[in-house]
Amino acid sequence: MQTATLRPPAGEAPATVAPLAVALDDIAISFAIPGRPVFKAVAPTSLHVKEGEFVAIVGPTGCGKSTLLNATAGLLKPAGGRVTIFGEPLAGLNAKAGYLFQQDALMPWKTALDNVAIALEIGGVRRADALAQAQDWLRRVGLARFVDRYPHELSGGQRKRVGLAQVLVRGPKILLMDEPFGPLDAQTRQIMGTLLLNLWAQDRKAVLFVTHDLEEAIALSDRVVIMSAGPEARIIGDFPIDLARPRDTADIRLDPRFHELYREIWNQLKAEVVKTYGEDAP
Ligand SMILES: Nc1ncnc2c1ncn2[C@@H]1O[C@H](COP(=O)(O)OP(=O)(O)OP(=O)(O)O)[C@@H](O)[C@H]1O
Repeated sequence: MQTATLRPPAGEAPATVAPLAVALDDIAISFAIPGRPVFKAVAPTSLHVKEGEFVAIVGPTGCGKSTLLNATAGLLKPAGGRVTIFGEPLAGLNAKAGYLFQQDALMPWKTALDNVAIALEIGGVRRADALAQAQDWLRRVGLARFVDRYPHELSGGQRKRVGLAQVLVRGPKILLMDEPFGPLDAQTRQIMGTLLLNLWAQDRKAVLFVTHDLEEAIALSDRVVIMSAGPEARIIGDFPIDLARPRDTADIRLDPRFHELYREIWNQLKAEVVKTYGEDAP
């Protein structure tokens, strides 16, 4: 594993710098479409995420946000560039990452408890241990009283909580989230955002969070990166979010600094969104 060392001040031992959780370097991603020229979705672009850092990716629809996440998960092999995870080149699936999608991935014939436990059992954990850990995670996401419910007996927000427990129970060091709260109403999204931040504060994972919602991105993140309109999309903006933590994702939207950040980032994002919809877009 490669680690960097910083030159220390005279008389001090060199400090070892932890490897980045995720390093995408000059990543290019293309899709072969039968009978058509190769579609170059993502142009060579780079993104670095430190251990414990929360980074949101925003950009116009179809620009390549999910594609970048899929490359980080090892579900897609880039046509060019390097994906490095905690200092090691990624080969195959990213075993250090947990992936939460917009759509529920719950099995309708299993209870909430079994849906979470199965995530461990398929990895070889004994059923009794898996159930105990699943129970604990369902409590941590606020579902202690709902462990015996089937997915159709839960609300959309509750199903999301089960999905979160299902991913977190496996202890990933990296969390990849693709519009995870997309289908939920605005209030439930904010509640889920605050829950996510509370869990993250207890055990800071590197998070890559894709969203269309710039307010959500600012409320949650340490950094918001912007992708340009595709094809050949790339990262064109990287904004540090200097809002204090802990944050309540509803209250933080009232902070004057939140509004300044929103204006600054939207100025750049708007130009890309307009490109996607054409010059006549409202
Ligand atoms: N398997 C595929 N084959 C061909 N083209 C693809 C494939 N997957 C994605 N694309 C194209 O790559 C581009 C990026 O897609 P992607 O899903 O990453 O965008 P996105 O930014 O996540 O979009 P949205 O915000 O609408 O979810 C799009 O133009 C899409 O049509």
